[in-house]
Order: sequence, then C-alpha cells, then structure tokens
Amino acid sequence: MFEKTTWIKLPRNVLVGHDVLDDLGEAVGELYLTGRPLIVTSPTPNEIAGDRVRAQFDDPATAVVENASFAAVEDLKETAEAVDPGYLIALGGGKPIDIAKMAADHLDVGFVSVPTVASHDGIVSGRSSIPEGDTRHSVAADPPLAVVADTTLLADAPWRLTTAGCADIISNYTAVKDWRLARRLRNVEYSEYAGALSEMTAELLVENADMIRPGLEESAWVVVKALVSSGVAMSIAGSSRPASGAEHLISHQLDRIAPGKALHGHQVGVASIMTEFLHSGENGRWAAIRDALAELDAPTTAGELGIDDAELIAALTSAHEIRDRYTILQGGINEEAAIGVATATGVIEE
Ligand SMILES: NC(=O)C1=CN([C@@H]2O[C@H](COP(=O)(O)OP(=O)(O)OC[C@H]3O[C@@H](n4cnc5c(N)ncnc54)[C@H](OP(=O)(O)O)[C@@H]3O)[C@@H](O)[C@H]2O)C=CC1
Ligand SMILES: O=C(CO)COP(=O)(O)O
Ligand SMILES: [Zn+2]
Repeated sequence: MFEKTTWIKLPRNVLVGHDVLDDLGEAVGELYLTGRPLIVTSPTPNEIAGDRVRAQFDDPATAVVENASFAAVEDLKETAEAVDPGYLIALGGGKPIDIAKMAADHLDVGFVSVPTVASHDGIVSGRSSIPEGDTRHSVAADPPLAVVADTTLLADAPWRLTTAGCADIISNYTAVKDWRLARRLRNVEYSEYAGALSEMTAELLVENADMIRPGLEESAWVVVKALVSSGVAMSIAGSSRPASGAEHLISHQLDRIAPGKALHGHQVGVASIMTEFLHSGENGRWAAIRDALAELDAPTTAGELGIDDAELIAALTSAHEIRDRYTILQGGINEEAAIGVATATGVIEE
C-alpha cells in the first residue's frame, strides 16, 4: 500500500521591494489573523524600523531580544502570556527571527518575518538555529506565514551581513551534492524539486556574483529572492538537506571550536570550497565557488575568517561526528587529508 504523505508549509505572502515595509499591514491583513501583534525585534532593527512597523497596527506590543538562546525563547513566551498576541512579527536579523519562529511554534500562533539583514536563509526557512553552550541546535518550526523584505532597508544594512547571506546560498551547491550522494549510498529520501531549486539558486548567485554590490537595492533584491528560494527548497524537502551538507557540519563545528569569530554564511562558504574539492577533485568547481565568494567580498581563507589553521583542521576532522547526516565527510577525514584539501584550495597556506 502507498503510504507516503507530503505536507509542504510555505509563506502565503512574500513581498520583496522598495519601501515594502509600509505594505506590511496590508500583507498581514490578507492573512486573516486576529488579535494584536507582538513585534519581536532586537535593538538596532527596533531603532531603524520599529516605529514604522508599529504605526501600521492597532495596539501592537513589542519585545526586544538581546541574545539568541533557549532562555530568550522562554522569556518571549512569558511576555506573550501577558500580552496575549494573535500572532508574532519578527523584525530584524536571524536572532529575533529564530526566537520568534520557535516561540510562535510553541505558542501555536503564526509569525511574519520582516528581515532587516539578508544574512542567511533562516530568515525565510522552517528551522530555528539556537545556540546553547558550545552547540547550535537546529530545531524544526513552522516557516513564516509571510515575508516582507524591504530592499531599501536591506541595501543599507552592513555589507558583510549581505555577503554572508550570499555565501550561505552558494553553499547550497555542495549541500545538494551531499544530498544526492546520501540518496545513492544510503537511499535517503530525496526531492528532485527541492534539489533542483536549491542548486539553481546557488548557480544563479555564482554566475551573477559580479553584479551584487554594496548599497545597491537591486543587489539586495537578488539576494533576498535567492534566500526565499532556498527557504522554499527546505520547505519542499521538509528538512534543511537542500541547503545544509558537509559544509554546514564544518561550520557548526567551527561554532564550537572557535565561537563568535566568523558569520555562519562566511564559514559555510569557505567550507563549501573544500567540500566541492572533496566531491570533484582539483578539476571540479571549487575554484568557481572561491572566485564567486571573492567577487562578493566574502572570505575564502581561514585567515579571512579570523580562524587559526589548527582550528579549521580540527573542525574538518571532527565535523562528521556532530550529526547523523550522510555527506562526503562520512566516516571522517584524517588530519593529513584535511591539511591536503585545505592547502590545495588555498584555504590555508602551505
Ligand atoms: N535559522 C537558521 O537556519 C539559521 C540561524 N542562524 C542564527 O541567526 C543568528 C545570526 O544571524 P544574524 O542575522 O547575523 O543575527 P542578528 O539578528 O544578531 O543580526 C546581526 C547584527 O546586525 C544588526 N542589524 C540588524 N538589522 C540591521 C540593519 N538593518 N542595519 C544595521 N544593523 C542591523 C543586529 O543588531 P542588534 O545587535 O542590535 O540586534 C546585529 O548586531 C544566530 O543566532 C544564529 O544562530 C544562523 C544561521 C542559520
Ligand atoms: O543554515 C542552514 C541552511 O542554510 C540550516 O541548516 P542546519 O539544519 O544545518 O542548521
Ligand atoms: Zn546556512
């Protein structure tokens, strides 16, 4: 008997463009939500855009989060008990969006994502990534009901956060290779739609890297649309597989070994250069990935990440231990081979 079920959860409204922050009220109105909104934000986005958001709603409440943590999720749930919101609006970067996403899931209310930085695909996805101690937990939660991404705001955000978002998308290229490998060798469930969408999104960014420049609204538009596609691919797959392979394992290990030194997107970008080399050898597309990252001003070496060679090698050799996800690093890479791939790709110096 055929027993497979697919349940794809996607945002209903996605607005990307010039000054669309002022259309947030209308976009939310179309969702037929009831009750007052609780705006979940962090200090900088609250200062930049909080009043413009509040002005569009009746009786809005605001919670300002300082750090991403499970404790912050619990605090937000307590605030929500007092405020009794009908839904949450997450305004800011990954920190308030992840916290609101997870709290909304626990509270069984919807949430709307209003990114003020295009720093990674978590601003659109159905996953929260919450740090705890030296570990980051990737937790499934419903994706946003709507995404409102104002390119005027995003073009003004710090460039390094945008380049991190670009690198997170470029890393989809190797994530899909790992996913296909896992299908071939472990028969893991694979979605052709999600794989193709994710891969195409990465290819588009690699090919158009020279057109993405600081301060350009059109660039912010391209990057956010790519982040949306990446989030949709994860929703279709029902997992982060289309956007997270061995390069993400290496980055998660770096978060433990060298916490706070580099942005998530920058780490996965550098790791992706090396995992592409491991997949395809010296004639593979690792140099194209490196060149696209460099074109975008994203790091391509351990030094540019602010990470010691030894920390990078430690992350490479232990990445396979942290998650039950079959990738090119399955079984592990020994230190000699890790130094070999890192030097061959120029990630560390010989
Ligand atoms: N769900 C997922 O798949 C993923 C989630 N993450 C998580 O996301 C978080 C990191 O994401 P990130 O977006 O970097 O985090 P933040 O939300 O911390 O944003 C980064 C910085 O940008 C500031 N900021 C926000 N908007 C603007 C703006 N328009 N102009 C100027 N500055 C601005 C913030 O200010 P302020 O300090 O005042 O808030 C903060 O200092 C981590 O918690 C990480 O665990 C990371 C990868 C994937
Ligand atoms: O960062 C992500 C995709 O870009 C999420 O992946 P993880 O499931 O590895 O946290
Ligand atoms: Zn990522």
